[in-house]
Amino acid sequence: MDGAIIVVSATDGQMPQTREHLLLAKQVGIKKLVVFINKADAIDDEEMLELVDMEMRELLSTYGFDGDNTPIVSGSALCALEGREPALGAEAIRKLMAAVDEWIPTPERDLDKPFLMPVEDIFSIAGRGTVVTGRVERGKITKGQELEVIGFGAPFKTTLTGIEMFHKQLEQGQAGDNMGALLRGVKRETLHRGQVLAAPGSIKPHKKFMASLYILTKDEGGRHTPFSDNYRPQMFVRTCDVTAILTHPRGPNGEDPENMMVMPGDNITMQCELLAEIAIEKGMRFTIREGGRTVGTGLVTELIE
Ligand SMILES: Nc1nc2c(ncn2[C@@H]2O[C@H](COP(=O)(O)OP(=O)(O)OP(=O)(O)O)[C@@H](O)[C@H]2O)c(=O)[nH]1
Repeated sequence: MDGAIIVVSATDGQMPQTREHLLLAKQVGIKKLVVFINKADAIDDEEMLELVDMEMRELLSTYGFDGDNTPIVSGSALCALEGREPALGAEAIRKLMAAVDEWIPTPERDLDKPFLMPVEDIFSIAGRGTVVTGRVERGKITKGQELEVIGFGAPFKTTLTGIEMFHKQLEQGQAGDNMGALLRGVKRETLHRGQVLAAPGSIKPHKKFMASLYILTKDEGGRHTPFSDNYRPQMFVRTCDVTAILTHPRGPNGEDPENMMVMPGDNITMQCELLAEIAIEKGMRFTIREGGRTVGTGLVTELIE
C-alpha cells in the first residue's frame, strides 16, 4: 500500500480502530496519511472539529507519522453522496483528494524485480478460459510469458495468454497495475485467492517460519486477554488468509519455554506453522486476526520449511 486516508467521525473522534489502523498503516510501510473528519454536518459546535483535529495530530505523532503537517480535511460523505451542502459535501471530497495528491508521494514501482501478482479473484469466461485478477506487486510481464502459480497445493506452471485492464487488451502489465490475466489450460478449481502468479522459480511456498510479532492492546482494538502456546489465529498476507499455529521456540533439547503466556502489548518471537503452504519471503509483513478483529502484526524473520 502506498498511502491511506484515515476517516474519523466528527461526532465521536478517535476510536480503538483508529489506533489499530494507524498501527497497521505503519506496519505495512505507509509513510504518509491524510485524515478525513467525517460527519461534519452532524455537529453544531465548531470546537468539536478543533478537538478532533488536535487529538488526531497527537495520535499520528504517537504512531510515528508527521502529526504537525499531515493534512486534515473535514466534511460530510453523506452530503457529498446526497448532493447537498456542497461546502461540506462535494467540495470537501475534492479538497481531500487534492490533499492526497499533494501530500502522498507517487510511489516508486519495483519494475526490475521478478514478476509477482497476488490472486484476488478468479473467473471462468466461456470460450476463453480462466482469468485471475489482482494488482501487480512487482516486476513486469508480457503476454505469452510463462508463469508459476504458488500456494495452496503444489506449484504449477502455465502461460499468460492475455492481459486485460479496464476492458482493454494489452501486451504488457507492470507493478501497480490492476489486471486480469488469462491463463492457458488452467481449471478454475485449481486456483485460489491468496495464491500468487510469479516468474518461475522466483518465490517458493513455505508453511513454517519464525516471526517477530507485536500483539495489539485492547486500546488498539486487540485482545483483552493473553493467549498461550498453540494459539490458532488467521494469518493475512497479501490477498491470502490461512490458519496459523503459533508456538514458542523450544529450548535446545526441546524443553518447554518458561512463560507460555503472551500478553496484549507484547513484542515476541514465535514459530508460525500454516495449515497450507503459501508464497512467503523473509522480511514479509502480515497481520493475525481472530473473530473479525486484528490481534497482532508480524514480520517473517526466518524460513524453516
Ligand atoms: N450525518 C452523517 N452521517 C453519516 C455521514 N457519513 C456516514 N454517515 C452515517 O454513519 C453511519 C455509518 O456509516 P458506514 O458507512 O457504515 O461507516 P463505517 O465506517 O463502515 O462504520 P463503522 O461500522 O462504525 O466502522 C451510517 O448510518 C451513515 O449514513 C456523514 O457525513 N454525515
